[in-house]
Amino acid sequence: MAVIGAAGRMGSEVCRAVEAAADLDLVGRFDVGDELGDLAGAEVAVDFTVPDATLGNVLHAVERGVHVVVGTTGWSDERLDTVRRALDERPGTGVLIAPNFAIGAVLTMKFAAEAARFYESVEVIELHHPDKVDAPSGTAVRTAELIADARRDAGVPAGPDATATSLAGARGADVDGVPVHAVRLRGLVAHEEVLLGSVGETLTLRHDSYDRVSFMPGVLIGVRAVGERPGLTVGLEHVLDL
Ligand SMILES: NC(=O)C1=CN([C@@H]2O[C@H](COP(=O)(O)OP(=O)(O)OC[C@H]3O[C@@H](n4cnc5c(N)ncnc54)[C@H](OP(=O)(O)O)[C@@H]3O)[C@@H](O)[C@H]2O)C=CC1
Ligand SMILES: O=C(O)C1=N[C@H](C(=O)O)C[C@H](O)C1
Repeated sequence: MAVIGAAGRMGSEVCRAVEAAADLDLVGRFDVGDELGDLAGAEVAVDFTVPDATLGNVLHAVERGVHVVVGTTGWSDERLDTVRRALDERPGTGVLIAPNFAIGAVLTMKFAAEAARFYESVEVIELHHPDKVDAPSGTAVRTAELIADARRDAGVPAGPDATATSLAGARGADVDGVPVHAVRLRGLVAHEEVLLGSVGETLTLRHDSYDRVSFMPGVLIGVRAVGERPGLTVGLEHVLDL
């Protein structure tokens, strides 16, 4: 196993988790400025870097037949297609990209998609530490997309909203018709709320990661599974059979 972004908040936690796992060997740690080379001979690389670097790292690994587990956010459909094309040249190699490896966050996305068709209104609030460089979070974007898909499939119209005038940003970002609000606050790690409402009731789904260890079981599940899943998998839910 090799870790790219090994000096970062997540990468260092992944290194600790791999070192504590009896069935995994940490053979390489790479961070900004390091030559990836043959990735120290690793069979699987884990990438927790920055949106601008992750695609290049993934392509580097795939070209060498190294499976990759990616937690870095900021993936567009176009970038995912680039990975798919690279994987076509390397049948047998697997890439797993997941915006969130915390089991509870994956379940929240699933539950939100289940609930979405039953409510008139739905909004997403994500809350993170202030050192995070992207907003809204990859998890919130994915959550909103899953909600929007479910509502489209069920023919649910857009949520009611009489706002006629507002300060820019007051109603959040529009992700596929779902308002997404981002909070940055010292003391937080990674948190998400999905608010659903109809006349006379609301449902609130909330997930809290208080510590980055919360992502490690999911990352290790991904590392152990990725070699058995050739091609591109987007979302840990597929590995968990949800
Ligand atoms: N999927 C999930 O479950 C989770 C995903 N994330 C995502 O993971 C990513 C990383 O988060 P986090 O660990 O908090 O961020 P950090 O900034 O703490 O870590 C990123 C690390 O990558 C390094 N880096 C930057 N560019 C490169 C490069 N080209 N090659 C190798 N290393 C590089 C950075 O170095 P330097 O600081 O010197 O630039 C830094 O050490 C983010 O996109 C975040 O959203 C976070 C938590 C959970
Ligand atoms: O940067 C973070 O911290 C996190 N990033 C991921 C995201 O953008 O969704 C996952 C989690 O929210 C923590």
